[in-house]
Amino acid sequence: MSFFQEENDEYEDVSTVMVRNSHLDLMDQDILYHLALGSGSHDLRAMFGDVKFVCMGGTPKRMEQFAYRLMEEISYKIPTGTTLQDISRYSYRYSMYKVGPVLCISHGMGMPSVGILLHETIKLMFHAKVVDPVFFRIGTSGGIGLEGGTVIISDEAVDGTLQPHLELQILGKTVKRSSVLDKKLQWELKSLAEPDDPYPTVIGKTVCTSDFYEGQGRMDGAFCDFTEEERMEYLEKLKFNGVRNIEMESLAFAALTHHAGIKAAVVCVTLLDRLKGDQIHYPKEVLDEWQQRPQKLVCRYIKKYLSKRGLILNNHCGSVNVKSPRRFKLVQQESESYD
Ligand SMILES: O=P(O)(O)O[C@H]1O[C@H](CO)[C@@H](O)[C@H]1O
Ligand SMILES: O=c1cc[nH]c(=O)[nH]1
Repeated sequence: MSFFQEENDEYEDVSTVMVRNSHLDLMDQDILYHLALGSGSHDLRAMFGDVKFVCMGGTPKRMEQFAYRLMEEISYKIPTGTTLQDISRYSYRYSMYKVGPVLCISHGMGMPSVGILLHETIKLMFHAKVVDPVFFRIGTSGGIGLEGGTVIISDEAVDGTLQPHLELQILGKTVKRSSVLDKKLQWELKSLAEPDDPYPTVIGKTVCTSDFYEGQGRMDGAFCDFTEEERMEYLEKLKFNGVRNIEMESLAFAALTHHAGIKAAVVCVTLLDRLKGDQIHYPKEVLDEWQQRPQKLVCRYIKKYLSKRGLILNNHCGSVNVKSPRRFKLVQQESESYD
């Protein structure tokens, strides 16, 4: 059976998202504070019931850019002269865009930020009765023995001591949650790297840290108490253990999606080879182009998924239309003029 050919094909979707909290049933409404949404104030089922993919990345701009890329790729139309609306704009925290069955949300930097967002997004999926969503993180990272511009699909997210779980302090006790990512999804994504992509796409282990500077063995922060030799020893140890990149969200992303029974993948581009330095010195245009590489891969996945299920029509000559309204309603975005 080839990738994307599911046992029950388009009706393979069988389960809604699990929240593991019986207290939610007792609440008369659930306020998703950091998303500026709520089960009492919004019809979450109507707004988000058709979601199939949730894509997250660090910055609002990247996720807006990704939303517009998707619009182009799946010919998702909004009225001429209008823009996509940031659904969470009144939260002043995260930005959220919806393009048909795809939610694009910025997660900020670090595990606390992505963790809060995941709690609320998982509850959003639950309230909206979304069936088997797939979550992606599209990010940037430091490479380990890999040049800038390389795309890495994480096969495992580990902490700075190479442990494959997220440690949380809950009620003064340490709780461990396994950071498991979906293997099949990784290979499906890898299969979408094209031979003429002018950069490699590899699968490998990702170290997730709580800090960009000392936590990632950088010597260019405001503080540094280790030597160049100790730095190299640590980074070489990571390489020896199969680590290909370092970033700051994959562990929480993998652990919390896994805890909710959600299939997830982490796709990051490298912005430098950490074995060669600490500073990110490439021109902005180069970094911008590199940032788009994980987006392209995930976009190919989504497009292929929709095409396979007959949800995109006329998938030839660049002319693509989302078939409406079969499984996915194309929720009309409120129009908003360019300022
Ligand atoms: O580019 P994003 O997705 O934010 O990812 C990486 O970049 C940030 C650090 O510069 C951290 O959030 C890290 O994980
Ligand atoms: O080195 C890097 C680059 C991007 N993001 C990180 O977390 N580390």
